[in-house]
Amino acid sequence: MANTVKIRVPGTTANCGPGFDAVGIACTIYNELELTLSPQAGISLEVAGEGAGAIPADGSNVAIKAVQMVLNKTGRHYPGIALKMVNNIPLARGLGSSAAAIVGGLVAANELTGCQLSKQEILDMATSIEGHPDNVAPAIFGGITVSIMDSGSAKYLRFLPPKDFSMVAVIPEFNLSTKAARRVLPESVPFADAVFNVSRSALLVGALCTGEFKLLLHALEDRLHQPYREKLIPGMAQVLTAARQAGALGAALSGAGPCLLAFTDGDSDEVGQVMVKAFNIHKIKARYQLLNIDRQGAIIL
Ligand SMILES: Nc1ncnc2c1ncn2[C@@H]1O[C@H](COP(=O)(O)OP(=O)(O)O)[C@@H](O)[C@H]1O
Ligand SMILES: N[C@@H](CCOP(=O)(O)O)C(=O)O
Repeated sequence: MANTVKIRVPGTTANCGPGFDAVGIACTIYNELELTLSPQAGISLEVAGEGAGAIPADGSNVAIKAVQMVLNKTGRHYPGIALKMVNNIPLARGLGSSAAAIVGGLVAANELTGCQLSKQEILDMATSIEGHPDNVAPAIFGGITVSIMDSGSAKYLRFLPPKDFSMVAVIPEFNLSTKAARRVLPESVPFADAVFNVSRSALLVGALCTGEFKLLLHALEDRLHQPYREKLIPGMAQVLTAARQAGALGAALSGAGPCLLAFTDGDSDEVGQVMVKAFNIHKIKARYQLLNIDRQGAIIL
């Protein structure tokens, strides 16, 4: 007998400036994934929206990999895997599309196989596929998460800010895979840059926890990854400056980019328009999308 479940998973913005591979926020942009497990052998995939026609229907697909990982771990044997996706999260832009696909596959397969895995186990499995915990954690738990790795297992803190802020995601038309954006990072950094980031990331978490959002201007500064990734994103520095000048609380690269994200408590449309214009000056077409914090993480529909 076939078994079906549908999951909704949020996109995420990771790093938030200085919190490289640690900080992430779940955002109100969602993918839906419907999984059917059956005794009839074969893998099938239907994709609507982002990635339609481009996402592979084999073991290289991270959602399928995630489903198979749950089946192996729980000892269940289902030769038939059918996935239907409705994707709103753009691919390879820094809004956590791969994290959403992985978490969707894991949560769906866990539900269909009798919920044998805890959320901690799902987090560890998702991290092992994605390679870092910062975007899979908020995709699972919602809200803002800070994650660390300890002996192969992710430890995390999840919280919500005491008052709301908005986010403006400016999404350029071109793709940048996280793999390519990690290749430009150095093996080591100067001690002064490490100190710069430790102080900013502590301030970032403090500002988000207490609602002291005026501190975000400095708390979103980074020297570990953004300066190296700038060469991959034409106009990046100017777009971030334009956001701040238009009244944003602060701005940073979203995940590995190329999406840029501004935090606002005022006119978000004005900030978005100014950022798009700054990209256009560098001959990059872009659009903006207003986002809020998603509080639920992955849910079963
Ligand atoms: N819905 C999806 N189903 C399967 N694989 C996906 C899906 N969305 C994204 N991916 C995979 O993840 C890759 C993008 O991941 P990545 O480079 O980390 O960028 P990001 O996660 O920031 O969008 C895509 O090229 C594709 O291989
Ligand atoms: N810490 C990672 C985050 C990647 O996030 P994504 O949404 O771009 O996949 C990195 O900066 O490499």
